[in-house]
Amino acid sequence: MLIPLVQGIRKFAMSAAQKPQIVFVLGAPGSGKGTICKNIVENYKFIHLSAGDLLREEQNTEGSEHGDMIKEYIKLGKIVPVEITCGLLKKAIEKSGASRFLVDGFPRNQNNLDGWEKVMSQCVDVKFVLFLDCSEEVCTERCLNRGAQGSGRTDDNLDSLKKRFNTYSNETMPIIKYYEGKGMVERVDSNRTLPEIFEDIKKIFTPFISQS
Ligand SMILES: Nc1ncnc2c1ncn2[C@@H]1O[C@H](COP(=O)(O)OP(=O)(O)OP(=O)(O)O)[C@@H](O)[C@H]1O
Ligand SMILES: Nc1ccn([C@H]2C[C@H](O)[C@@H](COP(=O)(O)O)O2)c(=O)n1
Ligand SMILES: [Mg+2]
Repeated sequence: MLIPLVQGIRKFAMSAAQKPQIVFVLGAPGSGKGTICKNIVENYKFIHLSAGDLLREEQNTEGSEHGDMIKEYIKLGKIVPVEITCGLLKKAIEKSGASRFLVDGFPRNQNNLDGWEKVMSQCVDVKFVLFLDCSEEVCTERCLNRGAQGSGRTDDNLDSLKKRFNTYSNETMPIIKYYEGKGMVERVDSNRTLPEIFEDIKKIFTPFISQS
């Protein structure tokens, strides 16, 4: 059975001023989402929630009814149905009780976006999307290096990466464009070195924190 998303929603209802603030972090596989979120957490008061990490954790949880399905989806670079992913995110947000979250790798497709809006739009405040823009060539090299360094990820190989990039171009880019249309995207060129990227991150997050 899928995790019931509406469970506990009343507990989570709060006034606009108290709503947790969300920054979505999107970009191709290997564009640096996890690395840059770690840097943001070190410098600003945010909790980092990676949808991919939550799914991998669920996949490895003994007795999980979704484990086998998640494993198959991840290997094929396909996007897991939102009931599972959004359920995991919602649970983590509620459990943390923090006020600012970086939601990394979500929403990845229209199903993710629809599921999120249905269940979360009343209880959280999505502030903007941090889009880490990086070429496929650079991303592929980074993921293959990560695999060679022992990431243990079943999808850090050329076969899975090709599928993940297809999913990214066909399903995630339209979501980034949707938020662009709403004037909500902060784009950072993440082909560059980490110090260069962090300079841009500072220019985005310092004013955001001081205004919010
Ligand atoms: N700007 C950078 N320059 C060089 N290496 C980088 C840079 N950013 C990230 N890396 C390295 O590239 C690899 C992928 O980075 P990271 O895990 O942060 O990407 P990601 O976007 O979270 O990927 P995924 O979508 O696969 O989870 C890691 O080994 C990381 O150390
Ligand atoms: N919203 C999401 C996020 C991730 N997944 C699955 C499919 C991805 O290829 C995999 C790895 O994610 P990453 O760690 O690269 O962000 O996890 C998903 O189905 N839905
Ligand atoms: Mg990641």
